[in-house]
Amino acid sequence: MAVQLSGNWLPNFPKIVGGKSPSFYIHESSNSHGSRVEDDWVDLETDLYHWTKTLRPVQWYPGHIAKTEKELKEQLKLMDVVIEVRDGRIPMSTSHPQMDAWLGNKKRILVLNREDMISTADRNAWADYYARQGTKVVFANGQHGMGAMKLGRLAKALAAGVNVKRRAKGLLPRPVRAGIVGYPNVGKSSLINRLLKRRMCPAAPRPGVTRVLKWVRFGNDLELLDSPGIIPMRISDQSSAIKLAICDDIGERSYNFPDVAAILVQMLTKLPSVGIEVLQNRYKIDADGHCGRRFVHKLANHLFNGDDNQAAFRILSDFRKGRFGWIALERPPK
Ligand SMILES: Nc1nc2c(ncn2[C@@H]2O[C@H](COP(=O)(O)OP(=O)(O)OP(=O)(O)O)[C@@H](O)[C@H]2O)c(=O)[nH]1
Repeated sequence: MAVQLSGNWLPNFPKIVGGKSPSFYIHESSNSHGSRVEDDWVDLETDLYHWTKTLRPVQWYPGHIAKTEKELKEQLKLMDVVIEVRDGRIPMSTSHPQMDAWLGNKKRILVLNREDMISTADRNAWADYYARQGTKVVFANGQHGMGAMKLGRLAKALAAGVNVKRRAKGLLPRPVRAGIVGYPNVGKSSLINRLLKRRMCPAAPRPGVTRVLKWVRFGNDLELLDSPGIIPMRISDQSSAIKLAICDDIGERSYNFPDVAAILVQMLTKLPSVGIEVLQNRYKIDADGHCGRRFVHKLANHLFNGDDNQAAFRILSDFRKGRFGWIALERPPK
């Protein structure tokens, strides 16, 4: 379906082609009384694919990441256990395609961080999914520290065999070494700082803050490696690239704010837990949200003297602050 744009005031926005009609989106099911209820989630992946394919590709690979990748591979030998941190709002898009190959059968803990930024339904869906796969997952909040102590305990428990072997050889025990890896800005350094209860690693609300690998000691029996965020040299899935941009997990120079905000508007419009009314009420404009670019431009005219960039920044920043509610942008594959 092509979204036709009309109105003299509109500049030449690209047509957003593809996707299903909005009316197909709400999955309905029957409750025990036979009445129809709305599911809380719709699958947006097909639409996202169509929406993003007309946009300029988003790529971000700053120089320090190649260096980090090389150093991480060297440090891997030293790690008894690897803690892979992902953004709980987009666990699939923050899963590095080469991670499995790098880690082989190394002991591994998966962390879905930013737990405070998703709904209980999102959390349950991911918890069930990983439970079905037999994957151990820890939900964490790097800002407030929830889950950090559990991570420390789990890492020590998983790698306990190291010191059993050392003792058997007559060697003294040594601290367990846990490497913390993951995409930029997912909260790796914050989790370490929370665990240590000290600001040992630089953490800030933008991707690419940690630039060097750094081992830090937690008590007598655990060492943690903080590492700069890694990301593939080429992001082949542009739906993922846009979600990384929406969630502020890649550098902002790599994307066009109005394009990314427009897609966010279209996604939010289709999610029953948000919907167009929430957007219209927040910004006091009456655009319908099925054409995100039109919505962004209308907001620009309404609040920012026609500046689309500022309007787009406002929408993205409102999403990141949870102004539309705390929601994940991905649910597990069925
Ligand atoms: N709301 C919320 N914010 C978080 C959470 N974890 C981290 N943050 C914030 O997210 C921002 C990024 O956190 P960092 O710890 O610097 O992320 P990083 O993965 O080390 O980032 P890089 O240096 O890019 O690799 C900081 O502003 C943190 O305060 C969380 O669970 N919830």
